Amino acid sequence: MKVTKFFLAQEAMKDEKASPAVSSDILEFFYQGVGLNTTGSIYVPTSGMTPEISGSPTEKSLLSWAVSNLGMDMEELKRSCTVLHVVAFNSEKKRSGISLKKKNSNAVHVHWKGAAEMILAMCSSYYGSTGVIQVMGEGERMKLEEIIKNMADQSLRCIAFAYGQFQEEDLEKNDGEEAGQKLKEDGLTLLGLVGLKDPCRPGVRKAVEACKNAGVSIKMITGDNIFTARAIATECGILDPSDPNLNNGAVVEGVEFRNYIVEERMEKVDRISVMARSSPFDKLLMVQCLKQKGHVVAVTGDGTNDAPALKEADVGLSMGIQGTEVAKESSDIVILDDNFATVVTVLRWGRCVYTNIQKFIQFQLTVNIAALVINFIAAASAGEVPLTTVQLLWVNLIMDTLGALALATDRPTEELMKNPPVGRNQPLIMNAMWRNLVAQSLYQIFVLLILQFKGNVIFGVNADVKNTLIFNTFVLCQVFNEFNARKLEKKNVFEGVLKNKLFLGIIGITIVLQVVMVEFLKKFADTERLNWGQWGACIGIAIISWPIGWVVKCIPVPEKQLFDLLKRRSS
Ligand SMILES: Nc1ncnc2c1ncn2[C@@H]1O[C@H](COP(=O)(O)OP(=O)(O)OP(=O)(O)O)[C@@H](O)[C@H]1O
Ligand SMILES: [Ca+2]
Repeated sequence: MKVTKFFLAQEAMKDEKASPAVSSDILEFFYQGVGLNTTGSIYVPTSGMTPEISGSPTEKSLLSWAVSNLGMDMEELKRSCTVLHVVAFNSEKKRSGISLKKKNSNAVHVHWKGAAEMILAMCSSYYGSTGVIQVMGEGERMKLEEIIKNMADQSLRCIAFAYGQFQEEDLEKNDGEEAGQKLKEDGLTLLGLVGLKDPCRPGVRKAVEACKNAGVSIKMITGDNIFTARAIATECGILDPSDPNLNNGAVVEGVEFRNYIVEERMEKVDRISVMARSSPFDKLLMVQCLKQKGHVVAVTGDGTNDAPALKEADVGLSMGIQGTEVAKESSDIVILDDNFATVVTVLRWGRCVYTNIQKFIQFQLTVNIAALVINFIAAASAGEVPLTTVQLLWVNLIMDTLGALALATDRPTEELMKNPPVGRNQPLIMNAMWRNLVAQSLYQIFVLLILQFKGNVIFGVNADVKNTLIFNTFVLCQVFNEFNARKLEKKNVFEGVLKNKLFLGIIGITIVLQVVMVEFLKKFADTERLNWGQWGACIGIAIISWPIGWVVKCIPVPEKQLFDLLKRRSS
């Protein structure tokens, strides 16, 4: 953030410096108003070196402007004044104030600085550059408001300084309170205005667009005034100037939003893209309202005033460098590099993990349904099961451990960022997954039951070899189906498979172990050796799960959830 505009009354100062005509009194008031009414600090390591300035971005930029453009000497200033009372900046009022006394003088100086239109409302006069106080008539006030609006339209944050000088006795008389306990809030004199530029950081525009493409709607909630907010939102792509909705509730002020009746707020909240001049409560209210409507809400923030909203949101993301401790404590994720673009990374990986879990579940259910049905039918009809305990344990081992590893290591794809987000009430197992897994299980059950009952005849082998054929076919079906599980909806299941070395490795290991089980572990696994022809048959049967997977994905599934449809029908 940087000061890029400086106005003394209605007069723009060149290069944000006070012109030589400006009286030294006014300059001194500025020193006090910037240098003492602040939460930032200046540290000069040794005289002559560039000072180190710390504080919030706004404070930092104001202090460095006062030092470099107005020639403020912080040491000197602190020596000459005693601060009596401080009103800290808060997000509700958007201003901070102090009262101070100069050494050897009884006059109490009151300084306010804050959001320009709010400070302007406290003033009834203004300083001309020569140091003469002039009354602020309606005309002057309107001109000043115009200046503020112009700055805001250029996406500048506008801060005003107000000043008042009182005698200690006056203050006591007027307010009945001790001088300095309460700062005068009206009848002040406007010192000047500055405009601070906080340029849209590189990458933000792209990140906003990526979020929008991913079906995430972005809302900007800021303490800035409505014109600044609108200009910044347009700059970073949150508002689209060609959008016909732009003047139809896309931009609101915090007070307006706060004062809607509940139904009105619920109805309008979706259309809002920018909320300006918002208080911490407005931010919270927005999150609550969106959650009530069933949206999943993520909030990013850095300040203490964002903490309630960060806490309330489903996902709170705070900034690691600029963020306050309170914000970080209230959030779920801390973005270490303070970069909004990281939100897109979070989104992409979140979606990747979610789909990987879905893939694994679909794969697991297929294995389990098939094994269960075959063993049950065989046991019920013939009194013995084709898959022995050791074999089932082996299946579990390769399918749970290795299968999970293979499917969970798929990296995020671009596709993920083109789909709409998963809703709060959407079930983990989508209709498409049911379709895939039912088709695959049915196929496996079908061929394995044929092998169970007709295997001896077809292959001309004894019962032991037949059981090994069933076991081998079953495992190979899972191996091939693991490829199918890589994509839930896309037909090309091999896309990017060569890049996922771990997946290929696991498939390789599974196949090697299976060969060992069948060919060499007769005692342990109750298997019989198979000849080339029988291996070919097993592979041939198993590989059919690929075309089946492809064909099944051509069948459209209803958008509505299966269980909703069933419920509706039965009621
Ligand atoms: N240190 C400050 N002193 C005086 N006024 C300030 C200061 N910081 C901000 N303001 C005023 O308050 C407004 C911002 O208020 P607030 O901090 O509640 O909003 P915010 O959205 O959290 O802003 P930020 O962009 O700083 O995070 C600014 O537009 C500015 O006018
Ligand atoms: Ca903030």
